Amino acid sequence: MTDRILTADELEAALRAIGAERYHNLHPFHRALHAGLLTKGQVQAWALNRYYYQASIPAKDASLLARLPTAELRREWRRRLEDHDGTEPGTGGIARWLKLTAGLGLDNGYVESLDGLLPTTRFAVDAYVRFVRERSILEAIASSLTELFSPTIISERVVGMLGNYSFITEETLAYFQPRLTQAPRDSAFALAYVREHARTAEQQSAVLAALRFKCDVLWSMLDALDYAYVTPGNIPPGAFRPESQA
Ligand SMILES: O=C(O)c1cc(C(=O)O)c2c(n1)C(=O)C(=O)c1cc(C(=O)O)[nH]c1-2
Repeated sequence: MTDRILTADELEAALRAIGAERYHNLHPFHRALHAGLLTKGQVQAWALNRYYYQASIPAKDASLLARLPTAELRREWRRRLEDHDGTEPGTGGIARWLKLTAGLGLDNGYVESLDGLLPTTRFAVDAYVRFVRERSILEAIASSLTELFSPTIISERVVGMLGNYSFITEETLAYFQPRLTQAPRDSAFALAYVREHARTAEQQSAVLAALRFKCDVLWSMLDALDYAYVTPGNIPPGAFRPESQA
C-alpha cells in the first residue's frame, strides 16, 4: 500500500522501479535464451508456449475495449487488436509469431492446437485475460504497462538470438521489428492514462499491484519453461517433447 498520494512523477517512478526489479528480462531462462545457451528444442518450447500469450492478447484487449467509455479510448485500444489480428489473413502479430514457430520447424496446426502447451502457461495467460476482464479499467490498462520495458528486452533478444543460434534468421524474428514502434506508442498512451486517472492512494496502490501481477504472469511462464525443459524428466504429460517435433 502507498500510504500517501503520490505525484504523477512519483507514481511513474514507482511503476518503473517494479519493472527494474521484476520484469522477465531478469529471468534465468530468458538470459539463457538470449545468450545462446539453449538447444533448438528448448527454443521451440519457448516459442510454442509464448504463442498462447500472443494469441490471447487480442481476447484480453477486446474485453477491455468493450468496457471503454469513449470513442477516443476505443479508437486507441482498437489499434492493438489490428496489430495482433491483422486486417486480413496472414497479417498481424499472431501470423508473424507463427512464422517464428514455423521457422523453428514446428507445424502451424500443432502450435495453434495448443496441444503441447505447458499447464502453467495456460494458467498464467488465462489469469491475465481474466484479470483484465474483471478488474477496473484503470487496473486493466495498468497491467499492460510491462510494455514500457519490452523494447529493451526485444532488442537484446534479437541481437542475442541472431548472433548465437545458427537456426535463427532475421526472417524468423520478423515478429519483433514492428513491436519496437508499437510497444512504445501503446505504453506511452497507457502510462499517460494511468498518470492522469490514478489519483487516490487506493487507486495508486491498485495500479502498482496490477503491474506486479503482470510481471508475475510473465515470470511464471518462464518458470514453467525452466522447470519443464531444463532438467531432464520434468516435461508434464502431454506437453511438447522436443525430440518428437525437432
Ligand atoms: O517479447 C516480450 O518480452 C514481450 C513482452 C510483453 C509484455 O511485457 O507484456 C509483450 C510482448 N512481448 C508482445 O509482443 C506483445 O504483443 C504484448 C502485448 C502485451 C500486453 O500486455 O498487452 N504485452 C506484450
